[in-house]
Amino acid sequence: MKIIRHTDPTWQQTAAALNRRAEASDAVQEVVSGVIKQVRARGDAALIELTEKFDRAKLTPETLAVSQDELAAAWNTADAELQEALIASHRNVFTFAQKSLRQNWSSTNEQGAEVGEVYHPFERVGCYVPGGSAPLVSTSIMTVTLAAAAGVPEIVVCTPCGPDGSVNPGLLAALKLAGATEVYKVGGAQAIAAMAYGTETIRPVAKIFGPGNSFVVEAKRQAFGVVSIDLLPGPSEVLILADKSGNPAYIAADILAQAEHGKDSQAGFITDDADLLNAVVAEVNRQCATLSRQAQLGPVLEKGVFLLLAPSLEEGARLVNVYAPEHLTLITERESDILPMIRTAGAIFLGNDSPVAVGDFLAGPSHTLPTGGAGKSFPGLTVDMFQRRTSMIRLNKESVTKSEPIVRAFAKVEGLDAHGESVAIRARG
Ligand SMILES: NC(=O)c1ccc[n+]([C@@H]2O[C@H](COP(=O)([O-])OP(=O)(O)OC[C@H]3O[C@@H](n4cnc5c(N)ncnc54)[C@H](O)[C@@H]3O)[C@@H](O)[C@H]2O)c1
Ligand SMILES: N[C@H](CO)Cc1c[nH]c[nH+]1
Ligand SMILES: [Zn+2]
Repeated sequence: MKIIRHTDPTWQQTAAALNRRAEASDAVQEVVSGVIKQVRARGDAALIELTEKFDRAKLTPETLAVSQDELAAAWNTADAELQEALIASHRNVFTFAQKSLRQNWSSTNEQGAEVGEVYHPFERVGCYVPGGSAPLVSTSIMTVTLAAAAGVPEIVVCTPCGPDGSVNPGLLAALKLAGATEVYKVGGAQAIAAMAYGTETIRPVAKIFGPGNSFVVEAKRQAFGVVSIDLLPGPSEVLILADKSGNPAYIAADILAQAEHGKDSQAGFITDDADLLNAVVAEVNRQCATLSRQAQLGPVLEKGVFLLLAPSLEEGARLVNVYAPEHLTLITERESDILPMIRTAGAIFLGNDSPVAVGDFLAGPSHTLPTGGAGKSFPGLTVDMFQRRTSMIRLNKESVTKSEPIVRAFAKVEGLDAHGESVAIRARG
């Protein structure tokens, strides 16, 4: 864990280093463009080869897809505890999504033209559900449920399989409940390439959604333009900003929950209270020893965790905006002063009793959120990203006549007289 104190002469430079950009290394960019080229050139054959190389599983064109029967069986054989948890999470996420669906509207502009917006669900979308370091069962709910709530008829899912060629049955059960219509056992950049360009087995989609490791995120970035994408949700991270009211045991537990995501994950803690900082360090060390994922925790605690003592909570809030965390936990007795200052967090968890893990699994907003500083320009996943918007414009004799002089002025300055004439001819009647 890196500890940065504002009494260190260089603390401001170190804090400035928090200003990061979500950008893949040259090596990752190169691997991904190679993978995309292979999938474009050789379709299923490349998917099968790359799955053997990266996931050590031997698939055939016949076993790339998970059948609807397998999905139904996964749901039917899931134990009652898991079924109940999935149903509770799905209900919250579906209800939240329904509230933020965009509605069609129409109105008249100043010249009397009828103008409005119409929304349709995309016909066919692709959701990536990660499965490299852990089967992210909850990500099935946090992506596919939104597609279903928007009314998307064809919801394709790609997720990696294990070396035996199978996908975690709990994850399949979640996909069944959430409404996936096609599921393929393909992970990594090759999955994104397949959904963007299509193969013999996987027909291309219009838009790709969902989180993943740096290969997945870079593949989405490279596929952008061929398809649209939601955002760039990469390795998970949390930043906690707390004053002396913060509970050190809870804060440490949230840091460790984040760190167990493993490779490239980050957790930060900013406070204006030196005693709290020291107590959190002690709690992280104490609680860490009790956890199972030591192989993931160790490297993140060494390189991906920082604790920063700021001169004030206001300075802490400025640093939060510079860092643009995926998740911010804000614990302060002065919430009404500090909360309005926060402008770049993907999701904000308020108070000692709001663990990020409840947002990961249950609360309602999708846990698919911008990482690596991308929160400065991207919001988290919302249901309206599954809706395609079209604008509508209707004029009549009166409104076209009122519009004509304004259009004529634009046509004149742009030197496009046919534009002006196409309006004037109607105004003249
Ligand atoms: N930001 C969010 O909203 C959000 C949500 C959930 C998960 N996540 C993040 O998603 C990530 C999931 O990562 P993961 O690795 O566990 O699963 P993943 O499914 O994203 O990646 C696994 C795939 O990566 C490919 N791969 C692995 N090593 C490779 C290599 N050297 N070269 C080329 N391809 C390679 C393999 O094909 C494998 O199938 C985690 O970092 C997690 O924090 C983020
Ligand atoms: N924290 C991850 C990114 O928001 C989501 C997740 C899934 N499972 C556990 N956590
Ligand atoms: Zn998590």
